Amino acid sequence: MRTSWADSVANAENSAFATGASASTNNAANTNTSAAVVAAAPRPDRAAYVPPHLRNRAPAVVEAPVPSPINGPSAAKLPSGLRAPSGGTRPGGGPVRDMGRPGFGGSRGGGSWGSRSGGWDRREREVNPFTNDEETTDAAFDGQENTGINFDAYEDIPVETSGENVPPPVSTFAEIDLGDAVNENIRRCKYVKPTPVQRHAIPILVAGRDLMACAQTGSGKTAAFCFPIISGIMRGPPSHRQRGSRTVYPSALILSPTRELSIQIHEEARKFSYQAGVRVVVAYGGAPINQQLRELERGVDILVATPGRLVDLLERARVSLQNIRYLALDEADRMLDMGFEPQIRKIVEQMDMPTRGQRQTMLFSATFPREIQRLASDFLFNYIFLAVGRVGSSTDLIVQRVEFVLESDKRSHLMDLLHAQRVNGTSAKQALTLVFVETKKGADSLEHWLCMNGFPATTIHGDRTQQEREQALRSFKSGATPILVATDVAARGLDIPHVAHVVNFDLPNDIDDYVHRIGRTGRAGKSGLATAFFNENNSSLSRSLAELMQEANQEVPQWLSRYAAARSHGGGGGRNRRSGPRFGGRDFRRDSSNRSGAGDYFGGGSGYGGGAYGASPGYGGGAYGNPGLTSAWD
Ligand SMILES: Nc1ncnc2c1ncn2[C@@H]1O[C@H](COP(=O)(O)OP(=O)(O)OP(=O)(O)O)[C@@H](O)[C@H]1O
Repeated sequence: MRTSWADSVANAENSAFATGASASTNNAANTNTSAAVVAAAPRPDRAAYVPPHLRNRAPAVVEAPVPSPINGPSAAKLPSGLRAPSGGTRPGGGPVRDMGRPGFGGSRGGGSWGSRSGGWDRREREVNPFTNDEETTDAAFDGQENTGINFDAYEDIPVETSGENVPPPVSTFAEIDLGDAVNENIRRCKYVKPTPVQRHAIPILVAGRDLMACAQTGSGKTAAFCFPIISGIMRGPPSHRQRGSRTVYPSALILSPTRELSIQIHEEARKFSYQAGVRVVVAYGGAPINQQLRELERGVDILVATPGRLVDLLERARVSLQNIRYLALDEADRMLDMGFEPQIRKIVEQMDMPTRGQRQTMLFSATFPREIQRLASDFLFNYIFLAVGRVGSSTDLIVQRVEFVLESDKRSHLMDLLHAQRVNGTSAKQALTLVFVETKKGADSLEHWLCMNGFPATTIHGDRTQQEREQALRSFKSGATPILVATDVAARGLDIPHVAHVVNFDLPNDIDDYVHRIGRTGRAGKSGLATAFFNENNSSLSRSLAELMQEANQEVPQWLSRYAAARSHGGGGGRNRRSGPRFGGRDFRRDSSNRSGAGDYFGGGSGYGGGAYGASPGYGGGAYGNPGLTSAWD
């Protein structure tokens, strides 16, 4: 990964130099500003942003954004389904002010593409984020580039949508007018066609609707929320800032639970927004804040952040959320569980962010327990629920194996697996193995033991410094240390190419954590292997594990079925949210308990988007509330 804070120091110097060179270009572009109509949320009257290095010079001529006509050219190009919905009700009744909603691309997004300026046009001086890709496609992984992606594996996946006036899905990127720059970047990313979650989510988001989206690990959720945000910002007016103030006013906020995931989203978003005149900045804990402040001062349209560091920036008044038009929570169920929820509420409800309905909110995850859905609905406005694949299910691209291994035998068993991998001809460098353990101490100890036994390993967990964490990931990705021993800090979101095998050396207590962990392999249509060591200590997971495996067409060992049956009969399993009837892709608003007397959850619309779902009543288990092994997190 190149976008660590350490790397960015070097980048900052380059771009500071280039900034001066392009200042005159910006001024020329400013006179041609053609911005879209601004969202209805009252926006503070701010002077145009002046880059720090130009502040003491003669003021640049920056024209006020010129509103372009409603139903401008890009609106006309949109299929009718992508235009702003005509009706709907607010949670408390009353008409929806859709027309005033930010991001309603259909009827409000009339800006011409590529004309974004107002002091922000940095296409000339941007570091090319795609050069990293060439560097990392090194000799160790020759022949394993993205060409093997098989998205046909996702073609007949069941899809459920619910909510009012659900915009129809698209089959190609070309059907959605994301703008030339984004289209060019899609091509640079070698994305030939949208994945199922992208086919459904992008039109929904481009139409300005709030969304709760659940889709399997590795199925392209990042692009599903990034493309609409970037193209919405490209259509909108340039970001502005009060003269003399060091506070910045991003238009979009993307929150994620871990530093490494935020770094990754930032890298992806930079690729998607390359030469689009949209600036993406990342802020996360464990790295020097001054460097991040300098990056922010150079301008920010999209801020990617971990919650803790963001709160710090807000309290220092270095970031204001009052111009936020797009709010995305990645790994949203994790962001709203007991560990993070107070911080998220503070950010979303107690700072200066526009209220729901005045901003566009999008929540994405591979798992969405019902109780978390209920919590999440506080942040959403007349939203659409989208489930691609079954909620919380695992992809059958991953072969899952469960082996009964006593605690005392785990190390030798792991050694057998690693030896077998070598014997099978999978070069250590080409087949990365990710081993999940329960504790930070356990991670260090296992790493040491592996290294002593001739298996180059490294580790990532919350007790390591941020520099060490980033270095460990780099070393793992490059194949220099093809084994990474990790706590749950690496369980969610990380997209590491060439992870062939995930080993649950210690199983998690929560089945959703298992889903995310094994999802580090078998991504983007590729196959993968996940092996779990199970023993008496994991019996509370037996039932949900057996069910999950069955659903993903995996072979369930008889002994595991017996454990699962014992849990069912014995009434144990209170920990597992899914104990009870099977999970399916369910919008919690459709549950009868929520419908009675709670019509406010659901405006009464329909809109099943063609899902072949069974009638399973969703998460039957108890209340979500056990934060699991939070000690492993930041
Ligand atoms: N349309 C596409 N065509 C080809 N590859 C794609 C496409 N969309 C995304 N990808 C690739 O698929 C991989 C997985 O994407 P991403 O990390 O967004 O998955 P995710 O659904 O967010 O997973 P997780 O649930 O683990 O966070 C990435 O390497 C990404 O570049």
